[in-house]
Amino acid sequence: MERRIGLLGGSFNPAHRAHRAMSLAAADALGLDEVWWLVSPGNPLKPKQGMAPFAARLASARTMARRSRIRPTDLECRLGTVYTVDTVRAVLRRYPNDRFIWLMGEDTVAQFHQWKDWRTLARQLPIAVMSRPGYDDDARTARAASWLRRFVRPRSQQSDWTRWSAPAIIFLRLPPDRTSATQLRAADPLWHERFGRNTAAASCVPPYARHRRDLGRHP
Ligand SMILES: Nc1ncnc2c1ncn2[C@@H]1O[C@H](COP(=O)(O)OP(=O)(O)OP(=O)(O)O)[C@@H](O)[C@H]1O
Ligand SMILES: O=C(O)c1ccc[n+]([C@@H]2O[C@H](COP(=O)([O-])O)[C@@H](O)[C@H]2O)c1
Repeated sequence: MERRIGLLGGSFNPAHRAHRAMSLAAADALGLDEVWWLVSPGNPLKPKQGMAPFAARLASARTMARRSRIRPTDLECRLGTVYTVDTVRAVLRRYPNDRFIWLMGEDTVAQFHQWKDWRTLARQLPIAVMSRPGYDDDARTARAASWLRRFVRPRSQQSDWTRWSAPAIIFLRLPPDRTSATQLRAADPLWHERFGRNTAAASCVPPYARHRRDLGRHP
């Protein structure tokens, strides 16, 4: 049976309650069966300094997603991808029977024009932008926004997204949550030492990528 799946990419450095709350609220709004958190091996636009080890970030995501429709995944490590356009291309190929929508917070829209082949990405699957307090102006004035604007769908159609042909973008209004990983790191700079220890999470280094074909129904 076709599943409706939201993809939320992130550094998750660490995962926090807003990731969970926004994912579940977006899942309700869009009628999603699952939300896959794609824990990034390394955001190409973020400095490596201050980025906790992949294993700790994945472990924090697993803890935060417990007992929910959210599936934290190391898919990008297994695929060997860091650019979203490449990840999405591979996901669509490997899961042809499911429907996918890209989720991102409003703050991310401001940088979207710097992503590799962002227009190609927008043509691959619909995009749902999750409101984030303090970032609505940034999203409105973002460089990518003027191109994306013509593809905006009204919120009254949000549950019909599987019928849209991409590019299509919807701005979801979700209960606001100001939590950020930056704020959490400032309060607890060594958080990853707790998560990094005693974890079975894989580290994102070769030869791990050798197992990339073995993805299964749940990544
Ligand atoms: N409070 C929030 N409200 C809405 N979206 C959010 C929120 N926090 C994170 N997101 C979204 O979740 C995705 C992953 O976010 P990320 O892991 O970078 O967390 P972050 O809190 O933004 O981290 P940092 O402060 O380190 O930049 C991004 O699309 C981001 O916009
Ligand atoms: O594809 C790109 O060029 C690209 C550039 C910057 C960020 N991204 C993706 O954006 C998502 C959010 O990243 P972050 O670090 O803001 O949580 C994550 O999946 C990154 O891989 C993707």
